[in-house]
This record gives sequence, structure tokens and C-alpha cells, in this order.
Amino acid sequence: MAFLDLSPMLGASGSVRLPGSKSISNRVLLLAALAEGRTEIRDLLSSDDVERMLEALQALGVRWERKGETLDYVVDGVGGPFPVKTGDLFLGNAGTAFRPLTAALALSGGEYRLSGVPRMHERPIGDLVEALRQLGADIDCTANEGFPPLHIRPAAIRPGGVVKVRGDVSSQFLTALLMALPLTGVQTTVEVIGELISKPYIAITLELMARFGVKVERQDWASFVVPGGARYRSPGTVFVEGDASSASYFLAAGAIGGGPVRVEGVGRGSIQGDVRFAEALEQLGARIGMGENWIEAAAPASGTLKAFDLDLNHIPDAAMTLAVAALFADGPCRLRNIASWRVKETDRIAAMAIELRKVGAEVEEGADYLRVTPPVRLLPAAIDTYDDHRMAMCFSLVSLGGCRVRINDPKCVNKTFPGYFDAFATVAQPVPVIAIDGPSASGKGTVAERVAAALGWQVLDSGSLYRIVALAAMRAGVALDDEAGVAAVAAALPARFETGRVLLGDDDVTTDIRSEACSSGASRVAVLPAVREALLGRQRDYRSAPGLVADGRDMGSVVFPDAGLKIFLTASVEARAGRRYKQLIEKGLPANMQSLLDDLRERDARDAARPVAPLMKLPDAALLDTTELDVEGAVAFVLDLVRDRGLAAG
Ligand SMILES: Nc1ncnc2c1ncn2[C@@H]1O[C@H](COP(=O)(O)OP(=O)(O)O)[C@@H](O)[C@H]1O
Ligand SMILES: Nc1ccn([C@@H]2O[C@H](COP(=O)(O)OP(=O)(O)O)[C@@H](O)[C@H]2O)c(=O)n1
Repeated sequence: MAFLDLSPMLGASGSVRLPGSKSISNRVLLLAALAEGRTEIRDLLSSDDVERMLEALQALGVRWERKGETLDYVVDGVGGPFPVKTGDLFLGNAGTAFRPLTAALALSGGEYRLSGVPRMHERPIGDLVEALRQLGADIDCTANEGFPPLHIRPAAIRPGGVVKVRGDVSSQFLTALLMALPLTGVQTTVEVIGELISKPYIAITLELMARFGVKVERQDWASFVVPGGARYRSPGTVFVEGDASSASYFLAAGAIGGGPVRVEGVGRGSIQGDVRFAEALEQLGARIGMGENWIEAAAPASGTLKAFDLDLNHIPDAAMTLAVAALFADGPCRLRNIASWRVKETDRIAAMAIELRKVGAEVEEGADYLRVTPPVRLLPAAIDTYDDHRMAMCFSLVSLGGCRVRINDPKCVNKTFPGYFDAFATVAQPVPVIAIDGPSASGKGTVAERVAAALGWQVLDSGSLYRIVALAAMRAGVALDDEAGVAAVAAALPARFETGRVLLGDDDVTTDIRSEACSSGASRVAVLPAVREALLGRQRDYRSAPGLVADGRDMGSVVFPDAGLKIFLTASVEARAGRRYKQLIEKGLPANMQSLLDDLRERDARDAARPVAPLMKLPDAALLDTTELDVEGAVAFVLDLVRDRGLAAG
């Protein structure tokens, strides 16, 4: 399965221009299609769900055009029901296309089939179908009653009077009915049965219908009168606001990762209910700023988000972001009144509980709530995303806890935000890494230690891990070419590094791993892919604030490909053999110049020739040849580059 590895982050700050709102994009497209006249739509969202709506409109006889490579579209409205009277529409997993089109087509007097991906066929639509049947519509649920796929046939529509629709499962049913009813030309009242959820989404619907000339009269949130003789008319140009739900990830990033992070495209003037996510964040202690067209969030003055207990019915989509923000709170958090999560792209309550547990949280799941107790320490995990864009986007925030996280199937963000991870990368700052790779005895370890000490960063001597694996395997009687056997040793390696000492279990092996047997053993086990794989996560876990200096053979190529600075450290083989000779003699270990030269050549050849993670100078690595340079000179070279690249704070 495809995945994306996010590095541990130091923090987040900066600014992001939001893609267009999905809710507004798909509503405006449908209204523009049904309206009289031509509508220019600016800044339309470019995503899978909007693609499905555009394809459907085209199939139904609506002419639209994209202006070159821009996000600006022109739609020629058909001024009433769709002109194409038969159609077979595939609508993916786009609820914002499926529900409103169902209503509009049921009142259009044609024969249509509507279907989607398997998950779409598990998402309820019965309450909408029921309401449309009250108007005389002929709709069959061809697989299971109450669920897509649907078969719509021409029918005698009897508008007028009162239509009842449930409001407590999905507010899209009411949205769909309201948007379609003007097609009948007869005044009709829609009465909501049960408590209407997600009211702000209905507010968007009413606002946009009004812009297209149809004013719905609302009594509380219980009854809606669609006027008779009303027709949609193009308002000319419509600007699509930035997506307020998408804003939530960046605002949360600012609140968790220091900030400030600013989103542009939504603000005080927004018609989207999800801008109220900012208020929720404020209750967690985040510092919020807001202008007409922007919102900004920064961490609380205390540095830590406050635990919360909130009714989130009004912001069901953005609320998912709070479930992940809860990982960073100072106590257990409760998200209440979120039952609608269960019928979204996936059962989001169940999915959220499973994935939050993977990173160490304790989660209690109820029919309509989640209780999240943050872990003492976040655990690295591979997050499943359930073909749900919001799961993927939410869990990117875990990286702000200084914890690496793998997002499986990251492309699911295409539903609403194809450029999400690029945008996240512009505000999130990874924990910096300096990768120093090079042949044996070139001075990598020495330079890495000194640079790390100068910067106050962590250090990883990856070669010693291969040495310990070789030693542990030899001690356990595992042959050094037994890939599965050595990988098992590597996976369970009880190794620890304490100041100046290397421990294998309780055994101090600091000197043992420097022996010739371990040197050559290390380079033999290092050719085994399963061994390298077994040590990968362990190496990456050394990356923690404020930064890491890592030395080895594949630090820049495999373990930390996103390292901010890569150095290829080398020296002539004679210089290196001479240094190693001196080093061994000083440690009181036996040494012979000729055999050292032979061993270095042999190991260099094996390290460079192996198919996995071979030793090589990467194109983006700086070359540092220390044949004629002392340690101080080499350290100064690296520190100069660190400064030039602005890698270290201060
Ligand atoms: N630029 C240099 N000039 C001279 N000696 C060096 C230089 N860099 C390292 N050394 C010495 O060479 C020896 C081997 O260095 P080490 O850091 O263990 O290499 P590596 O980690 O690449 O195997 C050490 O004794 C170290 O002090
Ligand atoms: N990142 C790394 C580090 C070491 N190694 C292997 O482990 C052996 C010992 O590494 P080391 O860095 O301790 O070796 P020296 O450079 O000290 O001789 C090397 O010869 C490599 O074969 C590796 O394959 N990848």
C-alpha cells in the first residue's frame, strides 16, 4: 500500500492559502446549472468530489467550461430541470453531489440511475428518498432500501403543502430538498422531524439559494418555506470561499506547534459554519486572530492546550481535528454530539478511536461521543485512513508532537484537498537532521560527535547498531548470512547507549564492538535487506528536538532522505588506515597496518557494491575530503554549512 512518512516536527508557523470550500463549490455548481443565465465561478475547489459533480452536470446537458488552467469556471444554466432525460451517473463517494442531484433529478421528469463507490452504497439516503416520495417521485433503491444505488423514473410530481424530512441523520437531505424544490414552481413547506443537526450547513444552503434569487423563509430550524414561482437566476459572478473545514488542520497546527499559522481564504466574513472551529480552539487556550478573509492561530501562552468537553454538533467535520488535538491537551477530553460521524466517508467515531489508540491514547467510544485521554508520550504508528480524506489530514498533526507518523493511502486527500501534504510541509518545520555518510575511518563519528556537541543536538552512530547486531548474532550462534535469523536478532536488539558506553542487555560491549571481528561482521550483516529494514525505525527514533547528527552509510539516502544537510565525508584509504591504526593502538587493541588497509578496501567495496543502501555520494551531499584536513577544520566546515542553511535556531 502507498504511504507517506511524516518526520517529527519541531513546530509550525507560516501562512497557507486555502483551496475552495467543497460545500460551497458543489452547491454553487448545481445552482448555477439550474439557474437562468451564465454564472462565472471563481476559485472553485479542484478535487475528486467536485470532479464528480462537474461530470454529472455535463452528462445532464449542462454546458460548463474551465478557463484555461485556472480555478475559474463558466456555467451556462439550463433555467429549470435538466434537459437530458436519461442518464447513468457515477458519483464516487461525493455526498455533496449524490444527495442534491438525487433531489433535483427526482423532480426533473426523467429516468436516471445514480451509483457510487461501495462506501457510498452504505451511506443512508432513505430519509431523502422518503421525502421525495411524498412529492410523488418514483425512486427505487435497487440494492437495499434506504441506500444507493438509486433508480429514478419519470413521475407525476405533486408539489405544494408540507413535506416532512428527518434532520437528525444528515443535514444534506434537507439541503438537497431545499435546493430542488424551486424546480416545481409551487410553494412548498419543508418540516424537519427530529433535531436538525449540522445547522451551519443549512445556513450555507440558504445563503447560496438567496444569492441565486430564491429566498427561503425559515422558522427556527424546524420549518422552511420555499416560495412559489421562484426561479434561480445567475448572480453573475460567485467567488468560492476557502474551505473552512480544511482550515482546521492548519489552525490546529498553529495551536499545537507554536504558530502563528495563518489561513487565507476564510475569515470573519465567511458563510461557513466551520469557521467556528476557531472558537473551539480558543476554548482550548489557543490564541486566535481573525480578519475579514483570514484566521490565525498560535499556541496558548502556557504552551499547552487545555482539556475540553464540547458539544460539536455545529462543526461535525472540523471537529475531527479536535479529536487529534486532544492528544496534546493537559487532560482527558470529550467530543460530544457527533453521531453523524458514523455515516460519513467511514464510521469516523470507530476509525478515530482505533487510530488514536495506535499513537498511545486511551479512547472511550460511545454512540455519539469520544473520550480521548492523551498519552504521556506519543508512539510512532502507521495510520490507516479508511478512504477518508479527513482521517489523513487530521493525523498529520501527530508529527507536531515530535513523533514520526506514517499515513497510509495519503492520496485519499484528493477528495477535497489534493495539495494538502505540500501545504502542510510549508508550515511544519521538521526536526533538523545532519546526515554524515562516508567510508570507514573517514572521521564521521568524530565529526558527528563534535558537531552535535556544538549545536546541543542528539547524535546517532548508526554503524554501532550494525556492529552490535553482528556481535549479538555471533553470541547467539546465528550465522552472519542467515538473513531471517540476523533480522530477528536486530528486531529484538536489547541495546542501549549511555554516556560513553554501549550496552547489550546488561553487558558493556563498548570495546568489543570495535574489534576487527565486529567491524567485518557489521559490514556482512549490513548487506542483508531484512536487517536494514529491522533497524530503520529504531534509527529514525533518534530524531528528536532540537536536532540530530547521524553518521553512517545511508543516513542521507535511506534513513533521513529529507535531512537538511548531507555531507559525504571521505579521505584517502591510506589516511584512513593510518587513523584507524592510531585509534586501535590508543585503545590498546591489536593492529596491523597492512591488514587494516586490506580490511578497509574490502569493506568499502562491499558497502559500495551492495544493492541495498549502497555507500555513495548523493548529488545533494556536500563533499568533505579530510585527507589534508584536521578534525577542527572538518567540524568548522560542517558548522559553516549549518549556519548558511539556517538549520539551527539562534
Ligand atoms: N579530519 C581528521 N583528521 C585527522 N584525523 C581524524 C580526522 N577525522 C577523524 N580523525 C580520527 O580518525 C579516527 C577515525 O575516525 P572515526 O570518527 O572513528 O571514523 P568513522 O566514524 O568514519 O569510522 C579517529 O581516531 C579520529 O580522531
Ligand atoms: N548507516 C550504516 C552504518 C554502517 N553500516 C555498516 O556497518 C559497518 C560498520 O559501520 P561503522 O560506521 O561503525 O564503521 P567504521 O566506519 O567505523 O569502520 C560498515 O562497514 C557498514 O557496512 C551500514 O551499512 N550503514
